[in-house]
Amino acid sequence: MSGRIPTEEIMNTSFSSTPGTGQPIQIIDITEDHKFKLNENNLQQILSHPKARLKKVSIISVAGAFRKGKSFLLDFFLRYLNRNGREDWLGADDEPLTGFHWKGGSERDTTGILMWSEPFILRRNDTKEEIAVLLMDTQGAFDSQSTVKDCATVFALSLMISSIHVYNITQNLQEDDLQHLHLFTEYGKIALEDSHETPFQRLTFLIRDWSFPYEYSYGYEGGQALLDKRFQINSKQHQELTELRINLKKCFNTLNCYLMPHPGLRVCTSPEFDGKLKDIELDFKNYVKKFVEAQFQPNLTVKQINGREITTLELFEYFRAYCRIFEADELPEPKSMLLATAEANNLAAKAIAKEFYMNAMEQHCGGDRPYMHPHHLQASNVQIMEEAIKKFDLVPKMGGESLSLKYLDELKSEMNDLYESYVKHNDSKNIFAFSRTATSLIAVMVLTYLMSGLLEWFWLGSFSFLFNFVFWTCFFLLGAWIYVKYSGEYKEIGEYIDGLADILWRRVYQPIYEQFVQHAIRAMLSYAPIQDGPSGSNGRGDGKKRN
Ligand SMILES: Nc1nc2c(ncn2[C@@H]2O[C@H](COP(=O)(O)OP(=O)(O)OP(=O)(O)O)[C@@H](O)[C@H]2O)c(=O)[nH]1
Ligand SMILES: [Mg+2]
Repeated sequence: MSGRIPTEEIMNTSFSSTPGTGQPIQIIDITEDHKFKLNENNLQQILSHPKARLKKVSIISVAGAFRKGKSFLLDFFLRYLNRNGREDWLGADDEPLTGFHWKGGSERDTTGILMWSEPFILRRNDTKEEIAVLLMDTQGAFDSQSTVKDCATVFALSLMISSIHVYNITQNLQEDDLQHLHLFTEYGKIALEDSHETPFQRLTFLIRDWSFPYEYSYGYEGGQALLDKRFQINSKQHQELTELRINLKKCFNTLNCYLMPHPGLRVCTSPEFDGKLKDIELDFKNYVKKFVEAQFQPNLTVKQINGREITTLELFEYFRAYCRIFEADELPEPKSMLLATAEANNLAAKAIAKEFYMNAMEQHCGGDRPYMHPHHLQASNVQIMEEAIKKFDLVPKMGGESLSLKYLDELKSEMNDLYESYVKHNDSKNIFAFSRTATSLIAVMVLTYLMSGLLEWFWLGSFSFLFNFVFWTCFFLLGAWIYVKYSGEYKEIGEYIDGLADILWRRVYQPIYEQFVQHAIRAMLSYAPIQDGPSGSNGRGDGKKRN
């Protein structure tokens, strides 16, 4: 079921992050031979950031043709997030715009896909839940060095991964802009059949340098009117175009359009322009402010897959799965995109269950926990494993039961492997238990030896036979135990002797020891001398003898 939050319940988004210093980090490289390489370490570093670990995510990406101000726009998002969305977040007039690298000129700048190193933590007002917001910059399409497949892949990856996809376009919304979305509508169609959940969240056509405000006004209102016009269906239209429009609407929770004014000539023609607000037209500043704010108000758009809001942990699996299928020489078929999503869906469920298992086991028998009796450890393992499997089952999964069974088996076998290492770790903590067998047996030997000597002394030698028998039994048991530990053979005999010593320890020595210590403490408390400190206190509060 969808964990979507009803919009009417959501008030304003509130911030809990402190402005920090991040940097753009390359997460996908495109090699010279046009291969896509996911930089897992960099991605992991961002997603496992202590602030964002296991939090749900909202990912904003900007994609479109090259040299159209995508990185420039993302730097306004950064300003907003770094300044906690306060009223004057746009900044001073003479402040250069920094963050994701942007530049003027005609040659492409951004390559591959980059993400801001620091996730921003924003809080939803209704549930008070903290959400990790991530910003993603992409390589521009249609530059002279990229193949058609490179461009389509960058666009596809950013759309599949993000919860808010800003499709950066200049001047007008044309038919070819819609055609680029054909692959996703095809994917969306089969994903919808499989899961009945809307596959994508928000797609915003951002039209830069809009020059016809007298026809359609700037901002969302004019944008919506333009979008309605472009999405009109009529009988003369080719069926393909009609289907594209119908399917596009079905595939996104929100499909909207924003018309942005021109930023002024200094912005696009001056080589000295460094992003200072004073060089930007007032209209652009006002509308960029409204646009950025609108992405976080009135609610955050959390990334959903298969109707479920996903966490940073799950996002990693989706990233990996999508990169794997887009690595091939051809663009993947919508069907294999769905299979990749279903596999990542199962992998994410497995990751959630495994994370739960490891956390729970750490709490029971982790590094800072004392030694646990093997029976107790096994019982805890069975219970925690059952709960982990329930967690796996609870995640709605695509791809049917047979696919999910495969991942469930993998989960079980990985948990079993982990359990073995927990057992070993637990055993290694048991130095005391290791020496306990020897201590217990030697103590019995000393005791029986003394007793038999004492009986001889009192002319009761015939009874000393009994103690001699126990003495020699313990002697042989100790010998056998040392042999087993030294040689590693006959482990069962060793375990049997350990078990006997354990019973002896718990039933005889431990109670005696505890009694003795308790008596000793009580005796010390009763007879401790009263100290006359400066305040007359003996450190026990009343300075009197305790009963
Ligand atoms: N005309 C126009 N230019 C803009 C706008 N926003 C930014 N620019 C300018 O566009 C140029 C390119 O900006 P970038 O942000 O580097 O563009 P990009 O789309 O990231 O370019 P690539 O990384 O090469 O794909 C800069 O000189 C900006 O000043 C806009 O809305 N309209
Ligand atoms: Mg760029």
